[in-house]
Amino acid sequence: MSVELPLLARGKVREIYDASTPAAPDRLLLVASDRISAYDHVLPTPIPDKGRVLTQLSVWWFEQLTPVLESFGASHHLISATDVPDDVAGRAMLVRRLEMLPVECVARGYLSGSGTKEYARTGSIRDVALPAGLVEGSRLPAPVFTPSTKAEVGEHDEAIDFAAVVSAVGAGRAEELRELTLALYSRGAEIAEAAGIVLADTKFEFGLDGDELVLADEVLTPDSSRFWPASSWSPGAAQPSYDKQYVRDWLTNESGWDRTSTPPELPDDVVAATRERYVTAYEQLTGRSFA
Ligand SMILES: N#Cc1c(N)ncnc1-c1cnn(Cc2cccc(F)c2)c1
Repeated sequence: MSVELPLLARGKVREIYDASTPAAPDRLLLVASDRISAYDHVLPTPIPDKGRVLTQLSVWWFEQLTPVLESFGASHHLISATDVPDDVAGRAMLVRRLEMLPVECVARGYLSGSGTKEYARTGSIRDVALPAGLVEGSRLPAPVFTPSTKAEVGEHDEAIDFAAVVSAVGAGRAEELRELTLALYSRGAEIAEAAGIVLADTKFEFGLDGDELVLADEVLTPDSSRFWPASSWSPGAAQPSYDKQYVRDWLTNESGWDRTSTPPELPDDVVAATRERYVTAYEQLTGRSFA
């Protein structure tokens, strides 16, 4: 695959290109690959159609979340998911180039990962006190805004408190980010729940187009969110990942990989089962068949 545009950035599983032209300046192309990462490593075996499924899922979520965005006087950055180069058809989004805000806007509806560790230490998540007795996987009394910094490629995002968001973007914009993040998460969680999926948490990125707040990046995908099968949700232990559990289980229990060396190739059955999870998530959420 070669996109004949200037490459601006390469993430673990995605690339971003300059798609501006004199007639249409300030445009980017976000391209999703079939690469999958696990345990902070990009695995050598691609998952066929992962890039297309997650791109089409973002496109669908942009449609679903537009009423929430409009209620805040905000919008999203998607211009087109069809007006893209042939060799990335279906797995690329033409978007508006924004002035990106330096905050990862994370919303958590359930206790998991770093949130559980913070709660165990402090009885709260950031400045939100939580009731006693919560465990890994517990649903929180209300979704919590847990912002972080945008780490350099390959680094981990760092948790920041609301005051740090205020310092970065100003008080009014910080409050707007928190409220919009929580509203978008709640709408997404409501739609996902109806499809049998627990949206445990998610990360949004926003930018500015002039003074307008704009939802950017990918949205509510299994790469930017924790998706759990609702049927197996059982607080008290790590919840199975909707999309990556086959990969994690094989790497942990079958492959003999030590998690420090180069990860091994995935067996065909794990690849096929993982592809099926992505397709099923898309079809369950959208009610559309994945072509
Ligand atoms: N979305 C968006 C966006 C926008 N609409 N305007 C300006 N900048 C960005 C932008 C810059 N970095 N990223 C993260 C990112 C995404 C995909 C692949 C990568 F390598 C890195 C997003």
